Amino acid sequence: MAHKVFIDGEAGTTGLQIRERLEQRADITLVQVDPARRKDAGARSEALAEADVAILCLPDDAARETVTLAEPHGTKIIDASTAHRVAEGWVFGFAEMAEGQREAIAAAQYVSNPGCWSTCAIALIRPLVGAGLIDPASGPAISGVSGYTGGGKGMIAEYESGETSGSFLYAAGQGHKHLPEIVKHGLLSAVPVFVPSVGAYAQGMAVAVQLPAMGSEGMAAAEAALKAAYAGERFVTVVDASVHEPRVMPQRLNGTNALELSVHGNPATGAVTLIGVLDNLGKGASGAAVQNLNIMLGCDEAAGLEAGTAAAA
Ligand SMILES: NC(=O)C1=CN([C@@H]2O[C@H](COP(=O)(O)OP(=O)(O)OC[C@H]3O[C@@H](n4cnc5c(N)ncnc54)[C@H](OP(=O)(O)O)[C@@H]3O)[C@@H](O)[C@H]2O)C=CC1
Ligand SMILES: CC(=O)N[C@@H](CCC(=O)OP(=O)(O)O)C(=O)O
Repeated sequence: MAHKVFIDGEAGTTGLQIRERLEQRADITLVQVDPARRKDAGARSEALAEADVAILCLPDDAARETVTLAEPHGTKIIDASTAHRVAEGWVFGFAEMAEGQREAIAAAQYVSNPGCWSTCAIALIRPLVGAGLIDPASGPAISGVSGYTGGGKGMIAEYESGETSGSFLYAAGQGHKHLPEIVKHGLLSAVPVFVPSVGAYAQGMAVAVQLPAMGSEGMAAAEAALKAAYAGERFVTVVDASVHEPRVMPQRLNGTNALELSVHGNPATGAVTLIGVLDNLGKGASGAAVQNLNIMLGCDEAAGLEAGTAAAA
């Protein structure tokens, strides 16, 4: 019998992309609410009662409300919002992050989908902290660029209407909402310095972690640690720096659920840059949610998902 899945926030940027990935699947039946009642607690409760799993693609407050509405029904939840990423009782939905994470997701009632920036940052930082190559108290510097779809319907409307046309830095005040999950799941004790940016294009993300004094031995060790951490993974791969030089193209993995990691640097100065590239709407949001759903339902983890480009394979 098909698994019943309710996407709360189905008309939003993340929700639509999840629906596209699920609607062709014979093993899944989508539970839907009348669009006119999509914000109505009663209509959402009925859908939650019918569904085996609900995927929340909502602002944080609405996601918290849905979790409360779902409680009496025992519906499993995958929350794409920021609301539960460091919350007790929630499993962080990044299967490749650590040994046993996939099994924890499979057994979970509540799974929190990681943020797009934090997926890259954690993927790069955590194995290097584990290998003793990043001091957890050092607060590494993180920067990056995202397409404007990362800002949801509001930011898409700004760009499509012409109200905003250029690129910009933001969160320079060091209060970005992904910092708590980067600290917790990156195994850091100090908060990193993080300055993200939005580029004047729709989709795709590149993130850089900067380590000023790692040296060439450190570079080789960093690459080895990343390769060991993601050995055998289909969606998270370590690629040669030459793949991303001289230009790191944030749109390279659009339409896929892939995350590519690479280690760049200058042996003469010892300065190293770790790079992560993904589709902010793929492994950064909707692709990751579908991967988590597959794990929770015991399906093929890659069902409905594209891996990386030929170069990434
Ligand atoms: N875009 C991205 O790259 C990523 C987004 N996320 C997270 O996913 C979540 C959704 O983001 P995104 O898809 O970008 O946002 P959007 O703004 O594109 O979509 C949000 C959707 O939620 C609906 N909604 C708002 N309030 C309610 C409510 N009370 N009840 C039911 N539906 C409601 C909105 O409806 P309406 O349009 O009618 O207002 C809209 O369709 C957010 O928490 C975001 O932080 C996570 C990773 C990446
Ligand atoms: C470009 C842009 O604005 N991006 C969003 C993050 C998108 C994302 O990862 O989503 P969550 O909101 O669920 O964490 C931001 O930086 O706030």
